[in-house]
Amino acid sequence: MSAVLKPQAEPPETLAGIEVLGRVDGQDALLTPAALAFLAGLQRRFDAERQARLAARVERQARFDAGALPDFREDTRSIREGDWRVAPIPAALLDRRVEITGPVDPKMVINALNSGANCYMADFEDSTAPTWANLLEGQRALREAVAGTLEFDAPAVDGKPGKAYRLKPEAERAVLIVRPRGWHLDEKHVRVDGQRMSGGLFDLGLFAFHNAATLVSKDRGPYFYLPKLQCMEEAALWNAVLDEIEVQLNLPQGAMKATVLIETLPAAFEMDEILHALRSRIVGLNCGRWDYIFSYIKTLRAHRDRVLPERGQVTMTQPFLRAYSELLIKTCHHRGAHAMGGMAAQIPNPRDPVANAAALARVEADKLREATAGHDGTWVAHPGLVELARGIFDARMPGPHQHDVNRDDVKVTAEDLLKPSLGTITQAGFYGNVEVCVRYLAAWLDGNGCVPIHGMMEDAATAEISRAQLWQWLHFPDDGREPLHLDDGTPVDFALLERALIGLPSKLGNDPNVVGASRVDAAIAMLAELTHRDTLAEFLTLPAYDTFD
Ligand SMILES: CC(=O)SCCNC(=O)CCNC(=O)[C@H](O)C(C)(C)COP(=O)(O)OP(=O)(O)OC[C@H]1O[C@@H](n2cnc3c(N)ncnc32)[C@H](O)[C@@H]1OP(=O)(O)O
Ligand SMILES: O=CC(=O)O
Ligand SMILES: [Mg+2]
Repeated sequence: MSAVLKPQAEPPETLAGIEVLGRVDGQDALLTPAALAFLAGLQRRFDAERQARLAARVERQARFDAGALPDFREDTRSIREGDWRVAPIPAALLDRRVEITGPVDPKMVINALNSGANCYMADFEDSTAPTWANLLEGQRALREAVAGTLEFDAPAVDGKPGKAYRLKPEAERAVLIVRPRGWHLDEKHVRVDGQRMSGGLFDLGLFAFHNAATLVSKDRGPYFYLPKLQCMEEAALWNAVLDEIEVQLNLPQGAMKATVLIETLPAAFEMDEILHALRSRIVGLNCGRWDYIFSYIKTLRAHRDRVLPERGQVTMTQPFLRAYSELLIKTCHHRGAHAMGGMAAQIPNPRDPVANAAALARVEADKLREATAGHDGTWVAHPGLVELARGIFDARMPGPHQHDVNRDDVKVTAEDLLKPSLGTITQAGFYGNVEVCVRYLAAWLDGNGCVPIHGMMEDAATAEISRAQLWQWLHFPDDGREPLHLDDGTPVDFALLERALIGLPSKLGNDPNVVGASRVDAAIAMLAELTHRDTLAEFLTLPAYDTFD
């Protein structure tokens, strides 16, 4: 087993305009001079376009804040109406009925690869807090997993025996798909010509540099999930990056495959366009429903008629979510691509049989809806859910996928994708959002990007729903009108927020199940700052990342 990566106090290194500001044991094996030169090349070539795309997001949002609504693009009508298909799907990605997702620490990587799922989405995004140590440990774990040498020995703790984690033989392992960070995130530990490098280029580039050739030489390849895109130009940027990497690393053209998460509201209006921009390498689209809900709130934050009810009422049967998932299936199948389902956030709870049965029933209903609607596969958050999801897809999907389900019955308009939702905001819903934000932020600040809270998986996407809702609900009086009210008539105002926060430090600070309990005060301060801001912060991970060394 490799040395554990732990932070060290060492001065930054410099290599021809490249500064590496972080220092952990074992990083030199990953950040070799050749790897750094390769990363710097990507940054120099593509960062200007990344910055232009990020600026375009700000302009787009300003139009929505001024009252415009998202719509299908007129200038890309020929792409939507044209007759084209994506490149053939490689054998290793033909059957993706169950995909497990999770962070990239060595134990999780081994458990996920051994879980029996068809694919494992190794996540540097929603479920990873990108501390320098987490990132490099994740890269190290994935590199050793690709090589087949990854091992992890958990020591005995508090009377619990130690455990040796070993990979199953390769043919029995899930196919690896890596999700780099989105375009919005920087990697502050690597500076190129004085600028922070793109987090996504760092994650994807470093993984490709060390593993792409090995993967191409097997019957599995360098496969990626691309998160949080808003439009086809952002997809085209990834395509250019992947083209360039293939040239630099002498890989066959199109060897690097991509699946794109449709998890922003603007992207739902450009599904065809995104498939088209990546058509020589795209394998499918995925319903990243949690970020999608967050994005719906964020995009339409100024539209009082489209405020969502409390989080628990925003299920996939809400018309705007149903329209999005059905449009995704229809679009993908029309183009020969997989239409992947999303994540049910409930996780098993073996300590409480009643709660466990309820959680499994929710997951089962969700997977049944997806398989019946025509999805070609789905996500699970936990190994204990793999067999449940597999059974549902096996019963309804005899072949490796169901592209023949064309869903020509689906006619989705812009208004369907934007449809206002019915529902309420209760005190429990408001207080629940506050608790999730505080607990998730505390965990994240402590270096943990995914935690169980009240039987649910919470990550950067689910927590963002809570955070964006609180901001939106609290800021409606800013438009000069009445505040929103809870279903019992209580005004939704900062006094209510104070009441929800007041007991949390003592309640959470002393609870052994709270991950990052020592950060609760910092999390409360950050939530208060985020909710009081005049403008909804783009992502909570941006200010939270600034707190990392
Ligand atoms: C919105 C989105 O972006 S979804 C995608 C991003 N989110 C995710 O991927 C969520 C991934 N899931 C997780 O991280 C975890 O399941 C959590 C944090 C929610 C719960 O984890 P735990 O509290 O460890 O769960 P639990 O104790 O039940 O785990 C039992 C075993 O399963 C393992 N396990 C749990 N989830 C996973 C997973 N996703 N991948 C691999 N192994 C897992 C645990 O490591 C543990 O292993 P062990 O018995 O060898 O110690
Ligand atoms: O990344 C997935 C999501 O639901 O968000
Ligand atoms: Mg997401």
